[in-house]
Amino acid sequence: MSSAKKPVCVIAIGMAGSGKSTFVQRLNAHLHSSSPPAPPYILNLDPAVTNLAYEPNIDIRDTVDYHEVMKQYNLGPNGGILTALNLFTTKFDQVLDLVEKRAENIDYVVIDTPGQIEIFTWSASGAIITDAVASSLPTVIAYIVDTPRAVAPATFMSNMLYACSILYKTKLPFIVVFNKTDVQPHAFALEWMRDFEVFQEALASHQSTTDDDGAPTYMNSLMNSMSLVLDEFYKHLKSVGVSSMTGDGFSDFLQAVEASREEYEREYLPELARVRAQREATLQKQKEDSTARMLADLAVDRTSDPNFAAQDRWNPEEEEDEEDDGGELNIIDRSEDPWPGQYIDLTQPRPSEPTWPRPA
Ligand SMILES: Nc1nc2c(ncn2[C@@H]2O[C@H](COP(=O)(O)OP(=O)(O)OP(=O)(O)O)[C@@H](O)[C@H]2O)c(=O)[nH]1
Repeated sequence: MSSAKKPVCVIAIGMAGSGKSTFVQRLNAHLHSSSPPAPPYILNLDPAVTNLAYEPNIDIRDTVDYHEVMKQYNLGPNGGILTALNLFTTKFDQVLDLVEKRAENIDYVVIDTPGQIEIFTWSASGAIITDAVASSLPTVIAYIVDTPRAVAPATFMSNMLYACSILYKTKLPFIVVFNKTDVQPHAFALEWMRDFEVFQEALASHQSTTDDDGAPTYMNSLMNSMSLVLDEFYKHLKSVGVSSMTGDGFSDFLQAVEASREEYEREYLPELARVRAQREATLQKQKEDSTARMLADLAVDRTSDPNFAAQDRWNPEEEEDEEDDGGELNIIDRSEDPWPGQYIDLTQPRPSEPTWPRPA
């Protein structure tokens, strides 16, 4: 299938309370009411959320019980969320299969991520999920910003530095979504992003820029340098203002998504192909090296032991039976089922699995 026919995957990431879930709910409503309606396929990856204002097609909570995970592994809330996400990621191939089956009939796949941003952006599972999705579908990061909280220049800059780290980590098309514009319009943020001198003035007006001797403070110099770094970063992203409460700005957001699809095809896909080709070449080289080493060892064995050739036969009975029993655990697709699917407790050890002794 050509990528032009594939749905676009929107991954909603943002600080706790920035409005990710409300944003996903509003995007869902907007797409349902568009003409023609384009209902998205939604994945909820937050195992700790209690109420969702939308019906996800795949919900991590159907597969992993986060409270059980905390109990079983003796973890706190964040450790529990991270471990639940790790367990779910082991079955992410099933999720991709389900999405792939629906791909022809949907235009958008939307992923809602856990409340604590670092659980997704700084974990192996988050990276695995992002890479897996991005290697099969055009993917865009929607970085949700709590606009009323970002009016303080230092908070705005911290938020943007975090966004910058995600952009450079994922290298995916990136949309900064200034949310809650019903409370605080985002014009100030656009101005700060367009002209770093205006931002530096705003920084200076919020804190003292010189010490008692009249020299610039360390913080002032640091922030000024960082604003220059960010100036470069702003050139690589799109930004829109939305209100997930009123629905304002969602058409602009979808336009930015469409532009991101083109950017994905123009920039991300060729880079992905290059990295894949490089990895395959490295693997091929490693395979050839180990085959050459093995053949050299065999040649030495044959010369040192004349009976070696007779023992050097494949005995099928000695082969271990390594059948994959992973079919027991299934991801549930609730698209056609109004009721939650069968609950599977991933934290219970399966009978065939060894129980490891705890370290003393
Ligand atoms: N006024 C206003 N409030 C909003 C908007 N979007 C979200 N909120 C509110 O912001 C709060 C947090 O929203 P959530 O959608 O729960 O945010 P979240 O990022 O998913 O939160 P966690 O997953 O718990 O980190 C809620 O009280 C929402 O009602 C918006 O556009 N305008």
